[in-house]
Amino acid sequence: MAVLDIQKLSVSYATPRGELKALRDVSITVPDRKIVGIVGESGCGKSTLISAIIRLMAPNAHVGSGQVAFKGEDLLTKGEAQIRALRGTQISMVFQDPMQTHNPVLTVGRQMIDIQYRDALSKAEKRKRAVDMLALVGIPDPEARLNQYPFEFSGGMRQRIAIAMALMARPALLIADEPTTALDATLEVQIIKRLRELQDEIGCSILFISHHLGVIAELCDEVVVMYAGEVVEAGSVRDVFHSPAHPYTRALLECDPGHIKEKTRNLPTIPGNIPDLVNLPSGCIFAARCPRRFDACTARPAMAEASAGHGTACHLIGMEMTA
Ligand SMILES: Nc1ncnc2c1ncn2[C@@H]1O[C@H](COP(=O)(O)OP(=O)(O)OP(=O)(O)O)[C@@H](O)[C@H]1O
Repeated sequence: MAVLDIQKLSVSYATPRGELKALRDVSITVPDRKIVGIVGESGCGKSTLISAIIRLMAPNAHVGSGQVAFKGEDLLTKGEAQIRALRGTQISMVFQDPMQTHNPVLTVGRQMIDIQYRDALSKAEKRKRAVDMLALVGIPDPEARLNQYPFEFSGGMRQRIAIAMALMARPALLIADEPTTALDATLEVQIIKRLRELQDEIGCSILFISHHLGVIAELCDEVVVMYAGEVVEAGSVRDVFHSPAHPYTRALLECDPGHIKEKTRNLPTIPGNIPDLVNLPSGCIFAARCPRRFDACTARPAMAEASAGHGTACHLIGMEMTA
């Protein structure tokens, strides 16, 4: 069973200009023990998606339709207390800025012991687990460093500690939102490698959000390409990156042919802007920027199989298959 199975999720925001449709019919599956990457330009709906999964949505957000099943149970219909019990235990998060996770006035050890408040263990046992987890993410001399405050660590170490804290409860799902974007390239590579090892060891699934195509290619099993609130392509990293089917994915990869080797840090820019999500075009969402648009693009394309397990929302698929 998939750990996370999002089906046809639509989320909008009430704005003075009208309803802003941030996510439309988004379906994403994160299989057991797999790492799924989400890539897309700024504004494509990544943060909205995360906030819907963990149910920490902005007050003006509204879920129009869809399901967010975690281990088979729809999170959207759960009560606040049930969701709170899942957050930090079964579903954990790592953010771009580790200081969002850390309390600056408490030692790392105290914070790592505090987050085990649900576990019936002695303080010494909790401390031992914290030391083990710090060692696992590669913090040297973890016993002594437990007594230090977050500011006493470098940015890379703070992010490792944030990962250690997120994995402390051995969650079934880790949501990592651009966790390495603020780090330099060498640290980024180290952390990605460690994350992969930890994922394997803990046996969790990861939903990994990044602008960085090279990191997605290196870390993830599967990738979902989002554009202006819709999933335009999804499949294995190999299929999507080596045989991209959607013109948007192709444009991203063509802007940056060395994307896998060079570890491009920012998503390449392609000409044009994303459409106004308050006044959406009626047809394909990418048509205005698409170099291959044709008559059929005035209708919205449904998701179709480019190959087994590799889907794309583009009319060209039908054309190329019948051609
Ligand atoms: N609270 C809000 N009220 C109104 N519009 C919002 C709100 N939050 C996000 N949006 C809009 O919803 C759309 C999706 O935003 P979202 O932050 O989910 O995208 P993103 O892909 O995470 O972007 P980024 O990479 O810049 O964080 C954008 O057009 C954004 O302006």
